[in-house]
Formats: sequence, C-alpha cells, structure tokens
Amino acid sequence: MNTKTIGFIGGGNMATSLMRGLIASGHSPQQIWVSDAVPETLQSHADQLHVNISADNAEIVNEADVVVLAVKPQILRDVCLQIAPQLKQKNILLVSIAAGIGQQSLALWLGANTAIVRCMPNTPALVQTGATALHANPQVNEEQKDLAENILRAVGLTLWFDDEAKLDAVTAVSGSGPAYFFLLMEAMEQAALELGLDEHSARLLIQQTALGAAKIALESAESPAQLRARVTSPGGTTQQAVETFLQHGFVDLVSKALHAARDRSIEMSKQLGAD
Ligand SMILES: NC(=O)C1=CN([C@@H]2O[C@H](COP(=O)(O)OP(=O)(O)OC[C@H]3O[C@@H](n4cnc5c(N)ncnc54)[C@H](O)[C@@H]3O)[C@@H](O)[C@H]2O)C=CC1
Ligand SMILES: O=C(O)[C@@H]1CCC=N1
Repeated sequence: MNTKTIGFIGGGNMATSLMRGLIASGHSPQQIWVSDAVPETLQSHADQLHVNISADNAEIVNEADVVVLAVKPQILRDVCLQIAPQLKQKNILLVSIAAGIGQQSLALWLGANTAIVRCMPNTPALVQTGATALHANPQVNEEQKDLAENILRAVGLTLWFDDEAKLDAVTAVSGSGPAYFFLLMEAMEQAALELGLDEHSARLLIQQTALGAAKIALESAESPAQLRARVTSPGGTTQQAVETFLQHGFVDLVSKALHAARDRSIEMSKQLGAD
C-alpha cells in the first residue's frame, strides 16, 4: 500500500468514491486530505471517513504528496490558477479526473513544468470495481506514474493510454458507462412492475442478474454475442425480447448515445479548456 499523503480538491461524488475505495483497500484516512467549497460536505467526510479536511485548497497542496483535482470541469480553471503559485514552490504530482479538460489546458493553468496525470475513472471505484484510463504528460517520472497508478488501482482496473485523444472515447464508454447500465436497470424495473412483480423482488432479481451477467462476461473467454446466444433458446422467450430490442434500433441507439458522449467530451475541452 502506498504511504504517500493524497489530497483531494473537491469532495463530491467521484472523490468520495475514490476516498472510500482507498480506505477500504487499506490506505490510512490520516494520509488523506480533502477540501471542498461546502462546509457540510467536509464535515460529513470528517465524521464518516475520518479524513483530514480543509476549506482551503492551498492547504491541500501544502499537505499532500499528490493532489487529485476532483472539481467540476467548469471550475477547474479557477482552481488550477488558484493553486498554481504554490506548485512553483512544491514540485508535486497533479492528477486530474475532470472530463473533457486536456493536458494542454492543465499545463497552461498549472504551469508548464507540472507533472500531470490526466485520468478518467468511474463511480464503481466506490466498491473497488472502478475502471480508470490514465495519460501522463512528459514531466511525469516513473515513480510518479507508479504513484498515480497505485491510487487508481486501489479502486479497480487501470489502463494507460499514450494517445490522449482516446480519453474522450473512454469517457463515453466507461466514465459515463455505469449510468447506461443503471438506465437499463431502471427500465427493466419499470417493466417488471408492469408485469406484476413487486418492487423489492424486481430490484433484487435485476441486481443479481446484472452482477451475474458481468461476472460471466469477465470470467468467460466467450464474446458477449456468444454469451447471449447461450441464453437464447431458439423460438424461446429471450429470442422474442432480443428481436424486439434489435427491431427497434437498440444497437444504433447505443452507438448514437456513445458518440454523443464522446462529442460532448470534445466540445467541453473546446468550451472550458484552452486546447
Ligand atoms: N461522477 C462521475 O461518474 C465521474 C466524474 N468525473 C469527473 O470528476 C469531477 C468531479 O465530478 P463529481 O464528483 O461527479 O462532481 P460533484 O459536483 O459531486 O463534486 C465536485 C465537488 O467540488 C466542490 N467544489 C466546488 N467548488 C470548489 C472549489 N472552488 N474548491 C474545492 N471544491 C469545490 C463541490 O462542492 C463538490 O462537492 C468532474 O470533473 C467530472 O468530470 C470523472 C469520472 C466519472
Ligand atoms: O457526466 C460527466 O460529465 C462525468 C464524466 C464521466 C461521468 N461523469
């Protein structure tokens, strides 16, 4: 387990997932610092996670060996400009998890010599089943690469990408991805109620089915199409359902949704970044 002090600027959904995941995997809460603009958020982190809190982003930079930028992309520029003067005095690794903000913008705001790992995690980090893509700028040394990887690997799978542009696609696939599965679960639950199941039974059956499908997909050497075929008895119930999905443009719809997410990531970098 790494013994570095990890600072989070922004203590919202994603930072909470990462902090909980790190603590669950053995990282000491004493070696985690978090700042936030909302005092109640900070107090709840102190009460529930027993991490160190501060209302001052500058204090996070002072205390930490690595700082994770976990604010919304819309305010990232202001936060970076705020901490930039301190970074000149303290050469530490910055890890940005903001969607759609590229290395070029981060370097402009934080200082050209700053070691920056840009990454795209997802909320299942909360249960140590996250998936994170990472990209390092040339200032990041091997030790810092290991440090960033250790933080994110504590909460799930990590994958490095040399080509930063791929992170827009990753955002559309795994960054936003949990929401797509939750949407499917919501829709299945609604349909299950229409079919006469009670809410409790429907939710349990759907959750366990999602878990089982993910587990089998991970553990099997077969493709999703082959696994689907194993459920689909000719002339049976699954065939009816799958044909209904396909006839109504399911595959095209998923493609359109992922393209829209990818395009939004690119658009955000143009609107909010300096790329
Ligand atoms: N939620 C998700 O599934 C994922 C989010 N991300 C990225 O993570 C970042 C954070 O997203 P969420 O956690 O969902 O947002 P969030 O809104 O839950 O958290 C942001 C936090 O920053 C705090 N904040 C606002 N201004 C601040 C300031 N000046 N200084 C310090 N803290 C301040 C807010 O009070 C809030 O608690 C975003 O950049 C997003 O693109 C990346 C991957 C997945
Ligand atoms: O919706 C968003 O913009 C962020 C990035 C990926 C997941 N949540």
